[in-house]
Amino acid sequence: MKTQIFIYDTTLRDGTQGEGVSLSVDDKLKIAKKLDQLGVHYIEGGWPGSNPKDMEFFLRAKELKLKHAKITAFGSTRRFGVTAEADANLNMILKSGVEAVAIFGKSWDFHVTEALGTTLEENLSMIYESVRFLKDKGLEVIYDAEHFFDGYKHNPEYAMVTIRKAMEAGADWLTLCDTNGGSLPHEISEIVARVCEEVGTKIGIHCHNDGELAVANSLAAVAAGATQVQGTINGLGERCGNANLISIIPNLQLKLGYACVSDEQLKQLTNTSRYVYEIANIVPQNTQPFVGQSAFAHKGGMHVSAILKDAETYEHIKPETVGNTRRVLVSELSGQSNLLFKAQELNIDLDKNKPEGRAIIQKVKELEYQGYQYEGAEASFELLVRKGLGDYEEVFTVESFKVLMEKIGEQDVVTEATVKVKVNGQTVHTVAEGNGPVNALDNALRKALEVFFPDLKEMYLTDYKVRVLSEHEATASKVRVLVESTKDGRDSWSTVGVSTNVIEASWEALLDSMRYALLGRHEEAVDIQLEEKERLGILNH
Ligand SMILES: CC(=O)SCCNC(=O)CCNC(=O)[C@H](O)C(C)(C)COP(=O)(O)OP(=O)(O)OC[C@H]1O[C@@H](n2cnc3c(N)ncnc32)[C@H](O)[C@@H]1OP(=O)(O)O
Ligand SMILES: CC(=O)C(=O)O
Repeated sequence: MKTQIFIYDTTLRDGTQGEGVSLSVDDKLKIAKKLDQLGVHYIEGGWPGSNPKDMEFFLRAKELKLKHAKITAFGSTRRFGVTAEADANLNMILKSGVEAVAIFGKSWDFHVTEALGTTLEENLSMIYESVRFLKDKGLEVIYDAEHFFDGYKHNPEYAMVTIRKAMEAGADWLTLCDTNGGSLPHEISEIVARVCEEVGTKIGIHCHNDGELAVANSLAAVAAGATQVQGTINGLGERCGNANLISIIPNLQLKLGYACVSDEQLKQLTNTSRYVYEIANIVPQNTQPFVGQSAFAHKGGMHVSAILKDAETYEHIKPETVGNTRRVLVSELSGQSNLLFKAQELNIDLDKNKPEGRAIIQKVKELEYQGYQYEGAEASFELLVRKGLGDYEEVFTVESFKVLMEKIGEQDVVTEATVKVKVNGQTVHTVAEGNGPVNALDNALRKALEVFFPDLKEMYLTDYKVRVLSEHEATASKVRVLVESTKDGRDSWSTVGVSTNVIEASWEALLDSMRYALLGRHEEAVDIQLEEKERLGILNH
């Protein structure tokens, strides 16, 4: 029987104490639903005594009908000099209508005298009376022993007395906090083991990441006997963040044999991480363990060769267990195996022994040497593979393009592009304006192609990135342009162009984008009427 570890999520409270993190009530409600689907046991929604937003969250959270998680409120022990009954914060917790609450109290004598400005005795009364007050009201009480590890290192007797007071008052959990995030795993391990030995109550752990050890410290605490882990999604939180539940859950479950969430719920991990980034408006970290885009991305040819034989050779877990996917990148570091993997992904028949395969990889290496990059331009790569295998037919060819820019006096700059392309044996000559040269070229190219392929009207560019490749050559240096396009807003494809001229590099990436959109559609070009031909200046040859 596996030991159950209770996952306590504080993304909505401690997570929002992170710089740049701010969530509306609606955001918090959405994240709470997602956390419930992930199977966390407690969701700390905020501090009802702090602000009206947090109170509104608790009132509206009742309608969420969560399946697993208990919505939990946060607060501190009573202020010194007032009774628990009269304490505004404690009363706001009751008003929030929660069934579970976490209150933090002081464990470090230095904090009692300096931050609270009271006596060690009074702090003990504050802890006891606050926990007792909430227990008497029927709540499950998690007592967060703030600065427990620092307190223990300075005055172990006093730190132990504070948590004993909480226990005597009926606290259901004693959660030991590494509030300043500076402890090391062996310290956490020793102190948690000692507390578990001396105290009969269930123990939790709450770590901060100031020494980049919050995950390791949380795991060390569990190994020493803690059965509740507090943390946040993606490690959001005050200063350097909180312990990252996205790493803790799979480490506990897959490596250490504890039960946290079900196997099905574990598959929600990647999705939950990205969902929270999206709602918090934070760019996800590609290299984030378990859930990052690159967490199972293989680039080196040797690695890909081995994972094709058995993925375990270069993967610590199966990506699908945490809802992530294996990816293979193509670059100058590729071998035949990268190409084989990509060909399989693209449903292209490729025999390992075919000479065309070697020629394609050689071409990739040469082009990357010139500045192209295929790991971020998979559509251009697919075109290159199909061309290399003789499995590509041009739907259109380009005869010429021209861009003109004009600024007269104080008027806005006017940009106009002219393109001449050949489709179905007919040369089309179009002119279009745009808010810049790339936009004008895109408009003119579409104008030419849309008459033959009307559904191209739904296609649009979603991203455009320019990178200068050899900065020391200043304006003579090459630029690489990456263009991302979509038709439905969901599936997208990326293409690349390289030149010493940014407009030519953009044009190349735009052409690949259209070619990719039109792959295999050579026969489909619709026949257009005479009037349309005249309007577009189509010349028959
Ligand atoms: C380790 C942690 O992460 S704890 C959580 C920290 N999070 C936050 O502070 C976010 C929410 N906080 C708030 O909205 C506000 O700070 C409030 C509403 C709670 C309090 O605001 P104010 O009443 O204006 O007090 P202020 O924030 O300036 O100071 C905190 C007070 O709480 C006291 N306090 C701190 N910890 C505790 C505690 N465990 N028990 C009782 N009182 C405490 C401090 O001594 C200080 O009292 P003082 O004003 O008499 O010096
Ligand atoms: C309680 C809490 O957030 C801390 O001690 O860090």
